[in-house]
Amino acid sequence: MTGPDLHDHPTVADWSDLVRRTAVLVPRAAEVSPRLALGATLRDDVVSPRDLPAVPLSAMDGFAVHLADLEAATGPAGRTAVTLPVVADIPASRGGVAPLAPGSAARIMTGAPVPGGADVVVEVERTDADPHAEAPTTVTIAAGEGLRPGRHIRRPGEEVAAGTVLARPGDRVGPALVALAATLGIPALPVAEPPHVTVLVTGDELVAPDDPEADAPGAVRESNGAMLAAALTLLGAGVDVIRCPDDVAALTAELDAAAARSDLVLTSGGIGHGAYDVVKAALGPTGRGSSTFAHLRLRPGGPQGVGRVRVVGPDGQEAWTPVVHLPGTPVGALVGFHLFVRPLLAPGAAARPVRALVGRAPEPRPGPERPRAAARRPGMFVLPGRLGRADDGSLVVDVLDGRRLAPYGRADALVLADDAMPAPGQGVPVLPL
Ligand SMILES: Nc1nc2c(c(=O)[nH]1)N[C@H]1C(S)=C(S)[C@@H](COP(=O)(O)OP(=O)(O)OC[C@H]3O[C@@H](n4cnc5c(N)ncnc54)[C@H](O)[C@@H]3O)O[C@H]1N2
Ligand code: MOO
Repeated sequence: MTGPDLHDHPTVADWSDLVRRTAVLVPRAAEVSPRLALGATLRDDVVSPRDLPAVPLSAMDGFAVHLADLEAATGPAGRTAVTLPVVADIPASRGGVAPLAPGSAARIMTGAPVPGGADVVVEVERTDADPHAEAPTTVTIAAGEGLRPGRHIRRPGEEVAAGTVLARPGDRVGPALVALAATLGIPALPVAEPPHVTVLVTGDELVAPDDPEADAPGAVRESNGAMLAAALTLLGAGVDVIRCPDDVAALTAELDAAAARSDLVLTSGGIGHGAYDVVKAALGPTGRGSSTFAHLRLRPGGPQGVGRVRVVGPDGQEAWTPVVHLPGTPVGALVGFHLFVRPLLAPGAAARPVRALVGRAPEPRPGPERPRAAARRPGMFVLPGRLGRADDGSLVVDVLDGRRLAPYGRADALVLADDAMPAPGQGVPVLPL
């Protein structure tokens, strides 16, 4: 068979492939002001509309002169200094500057436009002028070495020539690109509009954290909605969280409505092996059959699902919104999100594991946290990790001790171990959170 064997507990790699093929997000293009685009992903090249600098600018505080005047001074006569009248004082300010006649000098500040005719700027340190006083009436310049045409003058287009590609599709908009857009007068950047994700949380036992009934027997404070909304927000998505009852008709109605207004739908819970697994009942083989469910060779986060929801637009056009089904167990939902959903929203390096050496790791303990299922079916054992650096700068990860979600309060990485607790000194793949 070509796809993963879903009846034989697919591996994480096979399931990732299936999710990537099933849940394709089509980015919508938008032109957004650079500041609002911060953090967004570019959809197109950003091309400079103009030269930077636009005109020749001084790179030093000093004096603009004609190089020929200085060369004359250092000629066969052996003189090493020349005195020129100072005919202008040019600060970095708006407005044009008059050309400079041969045989004269203009005092000039860093960033100020170089007057026409001048082909060199001599830094003030090389002259007899007091840099903090008024412009002198004459200046004596120590001529000699290091003077050549264009010295200390920033040529037009030297930093950015018109037509230069400053950033490419897939690049994230950062503060430096915001600055380039500002300095080059680029009013808007071509980014992907933030995707909208709806999270449908199932479970009749779930109540809002501040519900007066939250401490009643059997009630569980809902946390997957908050966790997934936070994780999605960090990826730049817009998020809605909706709590659904464990009822097939109500769930499918919410799902259809969510699919119509979202780029991606996530569900939480209801995909286990029990009698009340509403998501599986609604969308699995005995329901609509539009989603695939499997128990992966992964712990925690073994139960997973993926599918598409049919949406008919106002014009009668049919479209499909991807849906990813995460398990209800909070740590299973967290692991499933980072392994399978994050790559859909942050493609490329941001969602790929890196390698680290294990620093500290707790003793493997017997009990429910042991990878029993995984021991029977070799697979991936995910653990909470905290990243650091060794003295030589290499990446080190400590595996945190604790059960289920609790140690993730301090975790900044998922340790993707092979079946068993890794030993200190062992190399492991880690997915930074
Ligand atoms: N017979 C078997 N039972 C289970 C298996 C199995 O292989 N055989 N796998 C277990 C694993 S692993 C997981 S994970 C769960 C997945 O089940 P569901 O996706 O149906 O999750 P629920 O039953 O809805 O909830 C499980 C657990 O998590 C709590 N929960 C659910 N949603 C939330 C939420 N939004 N916020 C906070 N807590 C939530 C819920 O109250 C349950 O305690 O199946 C196992 N069973
Ligand atoms: O896969 Mo479940 O998430 O181990 O608890």
